[in-house]
Amino acid sequence: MDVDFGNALASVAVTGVSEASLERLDRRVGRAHERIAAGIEDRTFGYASLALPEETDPTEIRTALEGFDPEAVVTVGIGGSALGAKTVTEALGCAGHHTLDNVDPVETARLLEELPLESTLVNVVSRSGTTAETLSNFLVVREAMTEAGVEWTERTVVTTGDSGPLRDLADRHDLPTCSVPEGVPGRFSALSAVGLVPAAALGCDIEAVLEGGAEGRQSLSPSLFETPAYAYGAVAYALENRGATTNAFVPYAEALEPLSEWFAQLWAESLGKDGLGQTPVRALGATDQHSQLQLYRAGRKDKLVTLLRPREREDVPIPDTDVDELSYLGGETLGGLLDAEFEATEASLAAADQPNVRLEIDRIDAESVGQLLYELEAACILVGELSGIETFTQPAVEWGKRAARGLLGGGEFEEAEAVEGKTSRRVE
Ligand SMILES: O=P(O)(O)OC[C@H]1O[C@](O)(CO)[C@@H](O)[C@@H]1O
Repeated sequence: MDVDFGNALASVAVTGVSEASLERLDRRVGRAHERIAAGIEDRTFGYASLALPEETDPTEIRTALEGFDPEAVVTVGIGGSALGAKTVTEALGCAGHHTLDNVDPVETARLLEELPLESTLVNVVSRSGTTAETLSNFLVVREAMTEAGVEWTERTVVTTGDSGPLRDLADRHDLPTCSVPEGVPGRFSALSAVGLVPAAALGCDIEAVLEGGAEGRQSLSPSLFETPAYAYGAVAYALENRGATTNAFVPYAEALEPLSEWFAQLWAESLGKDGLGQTPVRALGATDQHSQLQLYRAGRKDKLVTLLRPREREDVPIPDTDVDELSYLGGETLGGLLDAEFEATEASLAAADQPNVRLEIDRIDAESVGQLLYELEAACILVGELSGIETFTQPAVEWGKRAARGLLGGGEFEEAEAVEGKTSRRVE
């Protein structure tokens, strides 16, 4: 990806960062890069994520999928165990990928009604193998397949860690499995089997995705001024230190909307530590110019707006019109209108002292998507290094899990008592 942070400079936006500050910060970026590079080489926990382009074996994935030629794939997983896979298939237009990454009974029932179960591949993904939502949905899907007369063991592939309930189930039923790489948190696993099985099953070029990731690896160097990923991470970090506690991530491409969900987990779960972290907001261009832009432009100056677009895209002409006030659109194209709105929104934010950064990729294809995923991960890891936080764990999410388990009789957890003791002040 290319990064243009001109609109994040103090010379443009009052809450921006000065060139001099970035020059000083670049020395810290260089030291952080040395730590990151060493962590990649040593496959240290978390940093191992940035070794995935070398470590992920497409052959393992394709072997596990041998004999499957599904009409549809349903990924039963949650968080990083679903978002990366959804991002890849949606970006690459691999039709037929569905995700069950929530336990909304209406949605699960709807999807099971809609899916051609006899020609659907069930892709169960959980690093721990213990995630309640994933296992509950899998049990429901398995029962639906049985009731439909489909032998579930012949239509299920599992991606999980080396041990745990899901690994045991896969072994017990001799299910095809892929491994979740050691030392790679779920939100950083898109360039592993976790993120690539559905794309492979639906005929997408996962090798090219990994080639893009490898180009991302090659792009890392000790300076933010020579490394797009570090330029984005360093500017996001500097802006957070100047009050930008929100990062609105706005791709101008429908195919990249799931990327925003993936980015939100990556940014929030990695950087939301010790009272720090930018709140990622998922938005979509041009649609959210008609909803959230008012806030970005005239609300609190506590934001970074990240604008992402492909430079090339398939296009659709806009027919001529005899409606006078719309005649300027005739003969244009929808892509031309989208690009004009991207640039107009970018300029409107700068004109309102709202720092924004432009990310661009050549086009939305397997290689560009792989490189984009890799470089956003690297950007996130750099922010973690500069912030001095523990980027790769997520202890804060465990409290709620224990409370829910206690409420369901899954053990004695003091967190469940806190739920019972809720302070109420209802208005009806
Ligand atoms: O792959 P698993 O172990 O089911 O975890 C799913 C998701 O839940 C989390 O562990 C948070 O609870 C995420 O970090 C992870 O992506």
